[in-house]
Amino acid sequence: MSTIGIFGANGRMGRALVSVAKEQQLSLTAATVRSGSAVLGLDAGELSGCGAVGVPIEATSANAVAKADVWIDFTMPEPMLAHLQLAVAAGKAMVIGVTGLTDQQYAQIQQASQHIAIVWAPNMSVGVNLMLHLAQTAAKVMGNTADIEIIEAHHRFKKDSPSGTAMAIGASIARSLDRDLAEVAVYGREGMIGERSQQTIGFATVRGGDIIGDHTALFADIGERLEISHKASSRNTFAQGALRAALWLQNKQPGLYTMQQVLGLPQLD
Ligand SMILES: NC(=O)C1=CN([C@@H]2O[C@H](COP(=O)(O)OP(=O)(O)OC[C@H]3O[C@@H](n4cnc5c(N)ncnc54)[C@H](OP(=O)(O)O)[C@@H]3O)[C@@H](O)[C@H]2O)C=CC1
Ligand SMILES: O=C(O)C1=N[C@H](C(=O)O)C[C@H](O)C1
Repeated sequence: MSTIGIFGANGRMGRALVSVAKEQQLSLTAATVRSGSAVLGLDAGELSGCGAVGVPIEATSANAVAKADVWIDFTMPEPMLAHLQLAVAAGKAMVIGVTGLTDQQYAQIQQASQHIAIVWAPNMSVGVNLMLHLAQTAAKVMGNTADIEIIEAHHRFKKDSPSGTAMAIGASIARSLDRDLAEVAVYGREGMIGERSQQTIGFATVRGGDIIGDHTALFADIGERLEISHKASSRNTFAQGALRAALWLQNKQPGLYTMQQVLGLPQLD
């Protein structure tokens, strides 16, 4: 079984990953945070609230990266790219869940995947990855007459908007309808904006409290509407998906893999 390392072990997702790795008796061998962090030296399990796991929190470094076969990153775009360089230099596989990437940052992941095996996905849950298929089916059946809106809600601490998942839902739908998302996306509305164009795909963002992550794809026609909704009730769901991806990566050739592949779902259109 691959040994697992976690970058950003003190984040909301970092702590969930440590806790689920312990619950699943996986081989967690390293957990890192930025240098100077107040949590350096603590046991990663004590920090995450699940009890000791025997892995001390250390500063991210080439030396630390050598301690695990596959690394999981749910930090932020810039630190993630620095971690990616360390993983490439050490020949370690990576699971990346970071969202809010620019096209250029995503291109750096693609480039790194020529050297190491990487799973990147904006949402590691089974339900959302199934939802991407359901949304494509709905788009093919209803998308030429219904108005399509994607609504997402997250906790007050989230930094990027719309969520990476909302963008992935929008991109999947647009691909099914042969539309260019960059041309048809509408991000929020205000003022005398006129009637809605049917070709557009709207995005609405809600931020508040401790909402873990809700997504709805709405297909609104005259006389009926279809809503496909997913609601995450625990971050452990995302952590379970990421750990499943980490184990799946064992012995994989360099390349950029998707959660559809990890979960054995058909590839999206
Ligand atoms: N793909 C998926 O299924 C999911 C993706 N996400 C995504 O994961 C990411 C993290 O989310 P979440 O856990 O809620 O965020 P948090 O803010 O809780 O965690 C982010 C972590 O990144 C670390 N970090 C930030 N800046 C730096 C830096 N410059 N150098 C080193 N470390 C840094 C923070 O360290 P410190 O503690 O020292 O501040 C923190 O531990 C987001 O992009 C989010 O959208 C979230 C859930 C599911
Ligand atoms: O920041 C979060 O919390 C989440 N981010 C991901 C996203 O941007 O889609 C996934 C999940 O909804 C939680």
